[in-house]
Amino acid sequence: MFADKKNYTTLGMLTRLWTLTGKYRMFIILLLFAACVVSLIEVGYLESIRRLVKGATEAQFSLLYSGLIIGVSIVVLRLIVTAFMTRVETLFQQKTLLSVQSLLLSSFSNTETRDLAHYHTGDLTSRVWTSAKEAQKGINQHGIELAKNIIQLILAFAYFSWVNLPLSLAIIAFTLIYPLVTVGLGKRLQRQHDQLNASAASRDEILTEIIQAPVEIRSYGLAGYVHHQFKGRMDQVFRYTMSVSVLQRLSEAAGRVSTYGGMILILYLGGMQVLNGHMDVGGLAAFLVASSQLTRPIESLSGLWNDFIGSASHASRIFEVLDLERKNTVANTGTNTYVRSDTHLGQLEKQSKPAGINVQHVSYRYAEQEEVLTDISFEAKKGKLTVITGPSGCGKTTLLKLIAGLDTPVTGSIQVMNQKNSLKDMHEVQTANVNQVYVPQQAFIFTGTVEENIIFGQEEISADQVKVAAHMTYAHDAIMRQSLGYGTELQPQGGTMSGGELQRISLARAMLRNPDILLLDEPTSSQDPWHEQRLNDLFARITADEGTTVIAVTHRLSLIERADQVIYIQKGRVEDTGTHRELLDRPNGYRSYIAEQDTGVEEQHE
Ligand SMILES: Nc1ncnc2c1ncn2[C@@H]1O[C@H](COP(=O)(O)OP(=O)(O)OP(=O)(O)O)[C@@H](O)[C@H]1O
Repeated sequence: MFADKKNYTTLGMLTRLWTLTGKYRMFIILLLFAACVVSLIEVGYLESIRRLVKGATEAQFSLLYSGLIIGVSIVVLRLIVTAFMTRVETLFQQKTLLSVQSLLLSSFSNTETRDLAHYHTGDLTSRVWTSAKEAQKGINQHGIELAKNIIQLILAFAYFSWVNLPLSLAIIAFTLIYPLVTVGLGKRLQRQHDQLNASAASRDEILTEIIQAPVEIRSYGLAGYVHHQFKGRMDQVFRYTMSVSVLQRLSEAAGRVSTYGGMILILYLGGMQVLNGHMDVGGLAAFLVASSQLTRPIESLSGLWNDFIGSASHASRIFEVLDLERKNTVANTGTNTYVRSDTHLGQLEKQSKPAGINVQHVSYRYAEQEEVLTDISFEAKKGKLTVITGPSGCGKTTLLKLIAGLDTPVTGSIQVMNQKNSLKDMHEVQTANVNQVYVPQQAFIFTGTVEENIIFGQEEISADQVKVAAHMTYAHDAIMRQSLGYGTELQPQGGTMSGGELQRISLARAMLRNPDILLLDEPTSSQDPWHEQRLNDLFARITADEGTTVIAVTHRLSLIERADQVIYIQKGRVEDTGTHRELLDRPNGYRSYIAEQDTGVEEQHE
């Protein structure tokens, strides 16, 4: 199920984030260097203020002029350095963000489907987008800000100590009250941040559903209902946003108290020094005006803590997903020895095709639930059509996904056999360049043209090859009926093509890859009888002529009858194995299962 949520501290979280994007340390060095320059400039700014105020109060024109020249130079320098820093910061932000997002995306593709199935698309999207961005800010924005403030504080303290050490110590001691107050609010703030992120994810979930199902919403008259649901989630987000804002404002207010309190303290202590003749009025005025350069870094250091807490909360959402992948590499004892490749059409020699698949004592369960597959064993021979059938919910799709390597068996093994039809040479098996394709029941269509959907990321594929594949699966005519033929744009919901047509497009995508092993989940479920028979012919042809090993999950009698071997599953166990004819003659419940399929078909036709 979900990855165990590790109890990282805020700093632990940020450290882990830092190690993820460590290859961009060069940017950090540049930014730290720029932060040092900015801090030095700030000291020049202090000196400019001191000269201007002292010059004015003591009527010293030379001080006024020099203060002005220093001030103008500082402003120009500051502009240049700020422009440089902004560029480097933006670049750094982009690079590290992309790096974390790529990690997350690769984690999605390496995480077993059962684990990802617990997450909503909207939630995962917000983790890749919002959380990755906000978490990254912890390092490349707040982290830099932290370093900048520390350097600034050290330099400002050195400068003020030179001007007036006792007053500087007093003001620092007073300002330190602020972080002590705000750190107390930190834990509460972190909890509120976590809840805010969770409620924002739940809002994104419903938003995705509303956008994905406009037809269903209209046809069921659900506009009011979904609006109500959406509003409910928005209200929840609003409540947590409010709590977070209030807590943040509270700590900011504490900062303001310390600023004003600090000024009063300076005026009081400084006034005493003036009366005792240790300081002149001009010096005190200058100290007061410039003192914010000392107190501001301390305040913003504590404010930064709140920002770190926010980033850490987002970082935990990222790590939760990244840990799913890591968890999977250690959780299962079962094995699956496919090595998949991006082999192109025609590149594979026929004789290199693996000899088949051996499923041995496979058991599987989803998370803590009961076993859905128990001790499944069978062999799918090379160049043969194996059909897996059985009542709804018996575990057919689960088994096919295990064979496809999308999940790993809890126990048992699934192995590709080598040419000698033997499993002895495991090294040979494991390094075999197996070209295997899994076609899910629901055609996956992405935004792009029909041609792009068939090519599906392969390189160096010609338009003719795409057409050959579409002809093979009887998708060509339907494609040509579209306004732009193969150039017609499709959407994830399909656009203007029917469910059956999209299914044939997704099968054409598989054919284009000329697979050694073809795994099909209900490949004809959306087809009319004519297309169903043509596709059945195709599956039989590619097994006999091309030597492709086909394993299909189906309830359709027309495909079951053509199978070289039928694996009949009941309640997660192999009840019997043989040809359709053989199974019908045995006392295994298969005959009544098939009779029910027939009745179902007849009822549908009535
Ligand atoms: N992601 C999941 N998490 C938990 N349980 C699941 C998950 N997917 C499937 N199951 C359960 O596993 C069992 C087998 O499901 P599976 O989809 O493999 O059955 P099936 O034989 O393919 O069914 P059908 O013919 O209806 O498609 C079912 O009881 C189902 O509820």
